[in-house]
Parts: sequence; structure tokens; C-alpha cells
Amino acid sequence: MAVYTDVSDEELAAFVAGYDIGQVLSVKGIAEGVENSNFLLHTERGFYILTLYEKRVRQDDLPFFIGLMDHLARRGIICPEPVRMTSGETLGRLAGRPAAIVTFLDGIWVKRPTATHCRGVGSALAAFHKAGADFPIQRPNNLSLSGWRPLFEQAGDAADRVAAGLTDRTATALAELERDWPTGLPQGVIHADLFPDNVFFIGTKLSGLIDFYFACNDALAYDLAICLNAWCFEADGAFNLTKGQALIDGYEAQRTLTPAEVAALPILCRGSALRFMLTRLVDWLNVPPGALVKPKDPLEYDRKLAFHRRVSDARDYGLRR
Ligand SMILES: Nc1ncnc2c1ncn2[C@@H]1O[C@H](COP(=O)(O)OP(=O)(O)OP(=O)(O)O)[C@@H](O)[C@H]1O
Ligand SMILES: N[C@@H](CCO)C(=O)O
Repeated sequence: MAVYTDVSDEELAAFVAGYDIGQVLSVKGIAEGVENSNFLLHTERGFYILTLYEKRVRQDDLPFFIGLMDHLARRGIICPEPVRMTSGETLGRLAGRPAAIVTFLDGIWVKRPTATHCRGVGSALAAFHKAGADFPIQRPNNLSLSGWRPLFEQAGDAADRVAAGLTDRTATALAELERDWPTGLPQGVIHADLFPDNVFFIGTKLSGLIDFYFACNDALAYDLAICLNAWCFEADGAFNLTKGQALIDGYEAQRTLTPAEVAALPILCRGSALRFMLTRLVDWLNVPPGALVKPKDPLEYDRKLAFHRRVSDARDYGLRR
């Protein structure tokens, strides 16, 4: 459940009065998501999402996240658009938390994406990269290479309680990545968490992207690697080449990968698999007693990492040239 903070009717009415969106008709907590408190807000003007930013989101990062949604929406990316208060601000405070109201997007996320969905995601990812090119605020990726060893150390030997040999396997993969991680690839704003639960569809047509709270500046092709991991593996752990082809084709229909990006794709996929394995592992080992949120399985990404360590060529992901 992702409603950590209670908001009284009076507090909410006072907050909403700062906007030109009419009176509150109803408000409902949203169970999905784990980071922030999200509410579906129905006012006289329609539906909105109210987000209260909880502890894990650094307040200094909020102008980047909110500014980015605003920037992307102005450039035709379908994403939540921050609603301005009558004062012109997009970020306020509610129940002791920073808070924002954004537009509601229609659509649902797909639990079993097809190749058609993957093509749409590839295309939307490239459009996002192009639209972010002139976004003026910078935010480093603190969950890239330099962030992985601290996470690994945080897990320590407890990793072997999750699966035998996990500590050694991870140590080897991490050392290889530290040695070989590519530099000099085209950089820009990346989403960094474009998993199926952050992409809405109406039927097979992509209807919007959400959850920009890991967005940062990094190699654009790393974002594609994250999507290959998140969208193109089957439940039985097999990589689906048809989905990989569709994702890459969709991407390249909007933005052609450079030769250096193509060459780097296997190592970027390894890095991205390690990143999600490590964050999941640390969360898995630190589930607070009585938590209602079920931690995600780190071993899913341990298996994906093993797959990528056997790959040497981007054609194994579906690149057709
Ligand atoms: N603009 C929007 N329009 C419609 N629904 C939305 C919108 N923003 C968020 N939601 C709903 O709220 C849920 C949680 O949103 P989001 O993923 O941003 O939360 P989070 O707490 O940051 O989660 P995560 O754990 O995925 O980082 C989404 O799954 C979706 O159902
Ligand atoms: N998408 C991440 C969770 C962060 O929102 C994961 O699957 O591990």
C-alpha cells in the first residue's frame, strides 16, 4: 500500500483551494506504488493525482522531477503534467510533506506485454530521450556504477541467505563492470525505471508514461538496457528475441543507436540487471516487520544477469544489423 500519510479533509480543502481546479468531490488512496503517498483526486474540474513525497525522495530533487514532467508534457510526451497553483507554483506542502497535483492519465499497465507493446515502449523511450535533450536541470544517476558497490556492501554476506553463491557471483559481476563500464556514450535525461507498471496502454496503444522519480542524466542506451531487462524476458526466465527486436526497432524508428551504443549494449544490460538485483536485494533484506509492501524478487535479476554474461553481441537482443 502506498498511502503513508493521512490527510484530513480540512487540510486537503485548504491545499486544493490554492489551485484553480474547483472543490474536492472525492479523494481515494492508491494502493499501488511503494515510494510516495498517492491519491486519486476528483474535483469539480475532473480527475487528478495528488502525490505527497515521502522520505526516500530527496527534496532537492523535486524541482528536477516536477520540472521534467512539465518540460516533457510541453514537448508532446504524454505524461502527468504538474498543475500550477494560482500563485504559479507547482510544488506545495500538505500534511508536513512536499506535495504536488498532476494530471490524471487514462490507461492501464499491462502485466503480460506483447511485442506490439514493446515496440510502443521503444518508440516512446526514444521520443522521451529526444524531448529531454534541452531540459536544463541536471541530476546525476546515484544508482549507476559508483552506487552499486555501496549497495553490495550494505547487503554483505546476507546475500547468501537469499541464494547460495549469490555473494561470489555478484562480486565477480561487479568487478567486471567496474573494469569495463563504458564511458563517452551519448548522454541525456533517462527515465531509469521504465518498467511495465510505469507505462499505460489503452489496448495496444501507449497512452502515457509515469513515475519519473528515478529520472537522471546518464547514457541514453542504458535506459534501453533497462527496458530490455524489464520488458523482454518471459516468466520462465527466457529472453524473448521477438520482443527485443520490437523494442529496439521501436527505439530506432525514432533515434538510431550509434556504433558505440550498439557495442556497449551487452554490458549496459549487465549493469542494469545488477542495479535492480542490488536494490531489490537490499530491500528484501530490510523488510520492516509488519510491512504491507511485498519486496520484489532479487533473484529474477540475478538470473537476467547470468543471461547477459553469456551474451556478447547486441544481435542477441534483437538488433537487426
Ligand atoms: N498521472 C497518473 N494518472 C493515472 N494514474 C496514476 C498517475 N500517477 C500515478 N498513478 C497511479 O498511482 C500508482 C503509483 O504511482 P507511482 O508509480 O508514481 O508511485 P510511486 O510510489 O512513486 O511508485 P514506485 O514504487 O513505482 O516508484 C500507479 O501505479 C498508478 O496506478
Ligand atoms: N522497478 C523497480 C522498482 C522501483 O520502482 C524494480 O522492479 O525493482
